[in-house]
Amino acid sequence: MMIHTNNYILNIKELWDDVPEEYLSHKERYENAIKKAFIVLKVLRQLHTGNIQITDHRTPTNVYSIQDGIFRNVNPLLIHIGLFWSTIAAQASTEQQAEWLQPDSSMIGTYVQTELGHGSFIRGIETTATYDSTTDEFILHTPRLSAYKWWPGGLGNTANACLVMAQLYINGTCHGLHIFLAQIRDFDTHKPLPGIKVGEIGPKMGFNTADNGFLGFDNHRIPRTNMLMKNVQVLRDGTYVKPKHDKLTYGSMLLTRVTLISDLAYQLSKAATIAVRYSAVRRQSPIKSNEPERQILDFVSQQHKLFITIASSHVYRVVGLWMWNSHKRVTADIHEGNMGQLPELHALACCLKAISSRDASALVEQCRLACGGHGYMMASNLPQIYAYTTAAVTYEGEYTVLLLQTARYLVKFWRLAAEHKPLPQNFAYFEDYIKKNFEQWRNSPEGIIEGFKAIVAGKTKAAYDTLQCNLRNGREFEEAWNMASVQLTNASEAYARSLLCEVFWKETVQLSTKVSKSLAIVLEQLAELYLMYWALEKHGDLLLYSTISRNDIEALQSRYEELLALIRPNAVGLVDAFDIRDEVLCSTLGAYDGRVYERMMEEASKSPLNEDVVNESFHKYIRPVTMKNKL
Ligand SMILES: CCCCC/C=C\C/C=C\C/C=C\CCC(=O)SCCNC(=O)CCNC(=O)[C@H](O)C(C)(C)COP(=O)(O)OP(=O)(O)OC[C@H]1O[C@@H](n2cnc3c(N)ncnc32)[C@H](O)[C@@H]1OP(=O)(O)O
Ligand SMILES: Cc1cc2nc3c(=O)[nH]c(=O)nc-3n(C[C@H](O)[C@H](O)[C@H](O)COP(=O)(O)OP(=O)(O)OC[C@H]3O[C@@H](n4cnc5c(N)ncnc54)[C@H](O)[C@@H]3O)c2cc1C
Repeated sequence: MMIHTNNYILNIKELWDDVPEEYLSHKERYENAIKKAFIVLKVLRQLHTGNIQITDHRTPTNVYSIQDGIFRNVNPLLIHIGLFWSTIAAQASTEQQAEWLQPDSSMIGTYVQTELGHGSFIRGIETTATYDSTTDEFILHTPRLSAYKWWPGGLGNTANACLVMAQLYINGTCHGLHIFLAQIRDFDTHKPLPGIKVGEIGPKMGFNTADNGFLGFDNHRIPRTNMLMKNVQVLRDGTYVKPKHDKLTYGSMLLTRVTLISDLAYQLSKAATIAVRYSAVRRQSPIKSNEPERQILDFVSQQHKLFITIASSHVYRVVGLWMWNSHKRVTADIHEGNMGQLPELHALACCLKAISSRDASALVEQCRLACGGHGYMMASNLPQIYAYTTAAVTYEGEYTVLLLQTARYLVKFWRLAAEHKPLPQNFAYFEDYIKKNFEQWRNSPEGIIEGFKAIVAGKTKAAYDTLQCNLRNGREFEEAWNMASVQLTNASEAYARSLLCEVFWKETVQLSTKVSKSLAIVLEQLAELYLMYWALEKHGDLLLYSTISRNDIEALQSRYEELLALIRPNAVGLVDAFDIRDEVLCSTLGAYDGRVYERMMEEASKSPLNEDVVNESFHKYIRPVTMKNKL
C-alpha cells in the first residue's frame, strides 16, 4: 500500500490528545503514551516489512521526529527502538540475530545498565552473571540493594525482556562487564517471572511518559547462549574467548552518544522556531518613543539570544552527520579487525555529546527566557523541550565524566608533544604551541579556528603541568588526576568547541559551493556568527592563549553586531526552513499562523479549573473563611 506516512500518522485520531497531557495523572500519562506507542510501533513495523511505503522523501526522519508531537514528552518505547534492537544488531552473533531480530518478535526490550549505586563508574556494577557449566546457564543475581538496576526506560511496566549489563564470573574468575539477554515478564500474562523483582521508579523532572524502572534478580537463570556473543564468547565447557578490544561491550553507549548530537540539533531547532516566530508576533515597547511598539525580534539583545540558537542547531546537525559518517567508517574498520580509530572516535563522541547536550539545554532555556512570561507556560512547549534536553546532559554518560574521558586522550598527545615525539597531523598545533610558533591573529573565521586551537593547546598544557606537579609532589596518578580535573575538563570543553567551529566552518564553505549564491551568503553568515559568538564568549581565553589584541576584540564585536543585523530579515525564513509542523511543535507561541494570543486563550479554556464557573473548593474552604470574616 502506498501511503504518505506523515499524513497517515497525522490522521490516526487515537494518536492525538483532546485533553492536554499535563492534566493527566502519572498513571494516565503512561497509559495514554503506551497506547500511542504501540500504534506507532505497528506503523514502524509495517514500514519495515514494506506493507506500507514511503512517498515522502523526508519521511524516515519525520516518522521519528513526529513522535515528539504525538508524545509531547517521550515515546515509552524509545529505548526499545533506539537501544535494545541496535545493541542486539551490533553485539549479538549472526545466529543470535537470526533468532532475536524477527520483525514479529514478542520481545519488548530495554537496555539495563545503571544501578542504584553505580551509573557513571560502570566497572563498579554489582549485578553478577555466574556460569553454571552443569546446566549450561548463567545465573543473574542482585547481591544487595545498591545493585538493583535503576533508570532503564520502559522497564517499569512495559518491557518483557532486557539487555542487562553484568559482571561475568566463570569458575570464580571475574571477566568484567558483559551483556545478557534476559526475559523478565511472561510473554502472555506479562507477570514478572519467578526470581524477578521489577517496578517503576516514580515521577521525574521530564520523561514522564516513559516508565523508567528498577529491577532485581534473585538467582535468575538464563541459557548460556543468551550472552551477546559477536565480539566475545563463553564456550560450553566454560572457556572464555576474549574480545579483540576490551571496550567493544561499551559500543552501544558510543553509538547513542553519536546519535544524540543530531537529536539535540533537532530539539534546538524546535526551540528556535518557537522563540523566533513568537518574537516576530510579539510587540513590546517602541524603540523610539514616538513610534509604535516594535516586534521584540527588532531588539538587538533579543537577536543575540536567538540567532545563536538557529546557528547552533545547524552546527549540531552538521557535526552530528560528520560523527555519524565517522562512526560508520570506524565500525567498518572494526569488522575488519582494525581497532586503531576507536580511541579517537570515543574521545570525539564523549566531548561532543557533553557539549552538545549542555549547549542545547542552555539555549533552550535561553529561548524560554526570550519568550518572557508566556515561555513559562507548558502550552509554549519550551518547558518540556528543556526537561528533555537537560536529561541528555546526564544520561548516556554524565557531562563531567565524559569530558574527563576526552581529557585522557588530549593528555596523551600533549605528553608526546612535550617529549618531542611525532604527533598525528590533527595535533600538530600542540608542537607549534610548545615552539611558540604563534600565528598573527586574523579577525576571520580561519583566524578564530586557529585561536581556538591555541586555547586547546594552552589549556591542555596547563592541566598537564598541574598533573605533573601533583605527581612530583608525591601524589599517585589517580589522585593527581582528580586534583587537576577542573583544568582537564576545561581543556576538553575547549577541544570540543574548536572541533565544532572547524567542522562547521569547513562544511559550510563546501556546502556553499553547491547551493544558490543567495543561500550560500546566509549559510556563511550563520556560520560566521557562530564563530564570532564563541570568540567573544571566550575572549578571555583568547587573550590568555592566542595573539588577539583588545582592538581585535572590539572589531569582532562590531562584526558580530553587523551579522545580527544581516540575519534579522531572514530570521523567520530560517526557522520556517527547519520545516517543523505545528503538530510536532505543540506550541501556542510557535505555530506557523502566528495566532499566539488566540491559541493561548484556546489552550487556557481546556484547563479543568475552568470547567465549573464556581469551583467546589469555594464552598468547602473559601466561603467558610471569607463569610466568617464578613460577619
Ligand atoms: C531511534 C533513534 C534514537 C536516537 C537517540 C535519541 C535519544 C536517546 C536515546 C536514549 C537515551 C535515553 C536514555 C539513555 C540510556 C542510558 O543512559 S544507558 C547508560 C549509560 N551509561 C553511561 O554512559 C555510563 C558512563 N560511563 C562509562 O562509559 C564508563 O564507565 C567510562 C566513564 C568510559 C569509564 O569506563 P571504565 O571501564 O572504567 O574505563 P577505564 O577507566 O578502565 O578505561 C578508560 C579507557 O577505556 C576507553 N574507553 C572507554 N569507553 C570506551 C568506548 N565506549 N569505546 C572505546 N574506548 C572506550 C577510554 O578511551 C580509555 O582508554 P585509555 O587508552 O585507557 O585512555
Ligand atoms: C532520563 C534518564 C534516562 C535514563 N535511561 C537509562 C536507561 O535507559 N538505561 C540505563 O542503564 N540508564 C539510564 N539512565 C541512567 C544514566 O545513564 C545515569 O544517570 C548516568 O550515566 C549518570 O550516572 P549517575 O546517575 O550514577 O551519576 P553519578 O555518576 O553519581 O554523578 C553524580 C555527580 O558525580 C560526578 N562524578 C561521578 N564520577 C565522577 C568522576 N569519575 N570524576 C568526576 N566527577 C564524577 C558527576 O560529574 C556528577 O556531578 C537514565 C538517566 C536519566 C536521567
